[in-house]
Amino acid sequence: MSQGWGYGANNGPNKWHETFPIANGPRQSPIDIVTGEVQHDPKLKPLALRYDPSASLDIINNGHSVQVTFLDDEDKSTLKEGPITGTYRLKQFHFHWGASDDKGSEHTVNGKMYPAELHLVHWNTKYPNFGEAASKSDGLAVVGVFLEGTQTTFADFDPTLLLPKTLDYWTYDGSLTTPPLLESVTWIVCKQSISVSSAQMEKFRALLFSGEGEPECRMVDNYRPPQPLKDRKVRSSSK
Ligand SMILES: CCCSc1c(F)c(F)c(S(=O)(=O)NC)c(F)c1F
Ligand SMILES: [Zn+2]
Repeated sequence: MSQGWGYGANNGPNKWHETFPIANGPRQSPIDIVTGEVQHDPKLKPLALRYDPSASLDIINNGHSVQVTFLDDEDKSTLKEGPITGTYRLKQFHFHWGASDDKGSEHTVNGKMYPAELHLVHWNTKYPNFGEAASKSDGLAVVGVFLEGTQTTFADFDPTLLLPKTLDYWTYDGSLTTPPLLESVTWIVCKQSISVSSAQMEKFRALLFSGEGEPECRMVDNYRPPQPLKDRKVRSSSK
């Protein structure tokens, strides 16, 4: 992979292992969630999500996705309970999507892909900062939410408004889905999707991978396909 990682034929997910051998590790993400094989765990608690929109800092095209970054120097926007212990702080949220509505999500459910997937990235405050947490097996917790096509308005980036009405979830031990593919993520994938209009999907698809002065390359299909489950179980917060 001569240039940096990306989603093209020469630097995409099938090439990442050349620079990041952990790509073939034991707890890679995303995965296909096979609903007939998940285990309901009655000990799993409801998610305690508390987001403060005033903590949002900026929205950027980071070359791989569109990302909203949050101030994380205090417990303003946090995730507690659910499958985790302690307090995790919201660092950023971003999306993955497809060139058409038949693909785009990273996780799949019984092989079904959604048009897009929202990732709310949180880090464990038992560590001093995000960078330290990202290298620890219990360092990150990412809430994944599927986006499904329908007519709706798009919230003003208050992450709470981007969450589904019910927060039943699947959870498993996984990784970042982009390099460096660190195996430090407790995944929490919401069962219920949120609505997104085709006009909003077209706004995602109008973004560019390319920078100014470069040949235009639309930012689409910025998702990694499902990885082997290997020796892992997926637990469910509800029957
Ligand atoms: C060194 C990481 C920078 S923050 C970040 C990110 F930018 C990202 F894209 C994903 S992801 O793997 O794509 N989605 C879960 C993450 F998990 C992250 F934590
Ligand atoms: Zn992501």
